[in-house]
Amino acid sequence: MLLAIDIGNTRIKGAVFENDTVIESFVFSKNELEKKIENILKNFPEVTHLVVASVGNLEKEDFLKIDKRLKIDFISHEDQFPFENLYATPKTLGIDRMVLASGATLQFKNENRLVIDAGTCITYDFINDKNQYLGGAISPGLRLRYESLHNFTAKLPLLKVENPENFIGNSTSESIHSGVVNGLINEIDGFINEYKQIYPKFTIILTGGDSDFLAKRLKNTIFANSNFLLESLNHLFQYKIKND
Ligand SMILES: Nc1ncnc2c1ncn2[C@@H]1O[C@H](COP(=O)(O)OP(=O)(O)O)[C@@H](O)[C@H]1O
Ligand SMILES: CC(C)(COP(=O)(O)O)[C@@H](O)C(=O)NCCC(=O)O
Ligand SMILES: [K+]
Repeated sequence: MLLAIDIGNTRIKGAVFENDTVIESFVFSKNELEKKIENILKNFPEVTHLVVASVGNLEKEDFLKIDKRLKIDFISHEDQFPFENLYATPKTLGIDRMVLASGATLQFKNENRLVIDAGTCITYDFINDKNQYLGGAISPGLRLRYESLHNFTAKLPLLKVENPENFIGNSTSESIHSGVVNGLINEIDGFINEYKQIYPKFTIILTGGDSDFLAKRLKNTIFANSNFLLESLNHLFQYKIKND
C-alpha cells in the first residue's frame, strides 16, 4: 500500500492507495503532520511507501523522523517525469504542477490536456498531445482574493466564500462576492475559451479545494476531481517504479 501526501500552501492532503483505489483520504494542517502520519500508519500497517509532493513549505528533512520502515519518495525536480518540460525556467516550476502534469500525461494518453488547480492559487497547466509541457498561468485563488481585498484596504470586510445573489452587487458584501466569485468564474471560462481558439480539442481536469464550488458555476461543463493531485502522485510513483 502507498500513502500519498500533497503539501499545498494552505492544507495538507493525503490518501492511502491500494493499486489505483483510494482506501481512505485525509486533510490536515502542517503542525499535525507527524501525529497524523503516525496514526495513518497505525491504522494501515500494510503501507510500505510514502510519496510526497510539497510546494516548498516542507522539506524532505521534515519527514526523516517518520517510521523508519517506510520508504520515502520526496518528488523533486531531479526526478524523471513522463513529459518533456518546455518551461523556460524548469527549476522554478512548482512540484505540484509537475505532479499534475504527470497525472494528466499518464491518465489521458495522446490528448491535449489542460489542468486547472483551484487551491491557494489557481494554476493552469497545458500538456499537448506530444507530451510536451508548455506552461500555463498562476492567479490568486478564491480565498486569497477575499483575503487580499480585506488585507490591502481600509474598509473592506473579510468575508467567507458565498454564492453572489446578483451579478450587479448592490451592497458592499454583494459587490465583493460578485467581484470574487463571478470574477474567478469568468477568468476560468475565459482561459478555457482562449485555449479553444488555439487547440480545437483538449481534456480539462479541474481539481483543488475549490473545484466542486467552481465546477457548478462554470459555463464550460467540467467535472471536478478534487483527488487528482493525489491520484497523480500514485500514477507518478508507479511510473517511476516501471522506469527504474
Ligand atoms: N477547511 C478549509 N480550510 C482552508 N481552505 C478550504 C477549506 N475548505 C475549502 N477550502 C478552500 O480550498 C482552497 C485551498 O485549496 P487546497 O487545494 O487545499 O490548496 P493548497 O493545495 O494550495 O493547499 C481555499 O481557497 C479555500 O477556499
Ligand atoms: C503556483 C504555486 C504557488 C501554487 O501553489 P498551490 O496553490 O498549489 O498551493 C506553486 O505551484 C509554486 O510555488 N510554483 C512555483 C512557480 C511556478 O510554478 O512557476
Ligand atoms: K494550485
